[in-house]
Amino acid sequence: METAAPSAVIVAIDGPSGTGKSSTSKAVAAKLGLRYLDTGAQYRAITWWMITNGIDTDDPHAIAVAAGKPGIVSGTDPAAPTITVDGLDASGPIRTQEVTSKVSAVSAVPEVRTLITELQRSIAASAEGGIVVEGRDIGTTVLPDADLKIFLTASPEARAARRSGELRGKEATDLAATKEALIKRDAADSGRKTSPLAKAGDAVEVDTTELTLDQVIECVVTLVEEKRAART
Ligand SMILES: Nc1ncnc2c1ncn2[C@@H]1O[C@H](COP(=O)(O)OP(=O)(O)O)[C@@H](O)[C@H]1O
Ligand SMILES: Nc1ccn([C@@H]2O[C@H](COP(=O)(O)OP(=O)(O)O)[C@@H](O)[C@H]2O)c(=O)n1
Repeated sequence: METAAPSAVIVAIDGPSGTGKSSTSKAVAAKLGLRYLDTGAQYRAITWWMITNGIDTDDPHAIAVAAGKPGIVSGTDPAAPTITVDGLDASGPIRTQEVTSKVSAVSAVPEVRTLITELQRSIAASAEGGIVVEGRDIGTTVLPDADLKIFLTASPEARAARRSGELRGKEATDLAATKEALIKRDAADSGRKTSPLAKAGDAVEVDTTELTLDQVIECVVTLVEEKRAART
């Protein structure tokens, strides 16, 4: 493997839904000149492909057999991240409630995780200036040697309020239903056998419940800068 540039830093940001992973990761990457990878978007993309190709998302065997078929490509510019499936822009369709409700089942299939993990590692290895990678198992499984690992948390109430604020106007939603769906997805993601949502032993935990997004961004930027300074 090639030696990374001295300032190149690999940052893993994990945590459950609505803790601020995507917003924080994008902003930190943009501020520090790093690439950005949303691994949840990749699991959503493969789920969308399964749905549109008539694969039963409750059938792990059918998912495993089809897992290698879609061609998923992630663009890693934090100012304009992209995701395509077989050359088609998937950024809109992967955010529907149908995909959200099925993604945990698809992403629990070991063959799916093996393929997507390989893709994630190759993207991180080719980001010469460094990258922020966000997801559920980045610090534990995908990039266990990351320079900095962050685990974001927040109360279910705060996370549901943030999510329903986002959904309003797009699809019918209410706070209680959003909270219930979110807790159900957390339980599925934390309880699966292969590479569950988990905090790495050496991750820094940041509870974002009472913090503004700007405060979280500043906190992570400071932690990255400290890591960089310690290496020079
Ligand atoms: N600390 C925060 N305070 C208030 N709102 C936040 C905070 N962090 C993120 N948000 C908002 O919450 C929503 C979900 O954030 P997002 O970054 O998508 O979370 P995740 O990637 O962990 O699911 C977004 O609308 C975002 O702007
Ligand atoms: N590294 C990752 C990232 C996401 N996922 C799965 O993908 C789903 C969607 O992730 P996401 O990050 O887009 O979800 P939100 O938190 O943004 O709603 C999660 O609920 C997990 O089932 C995963 O298994 N491993």
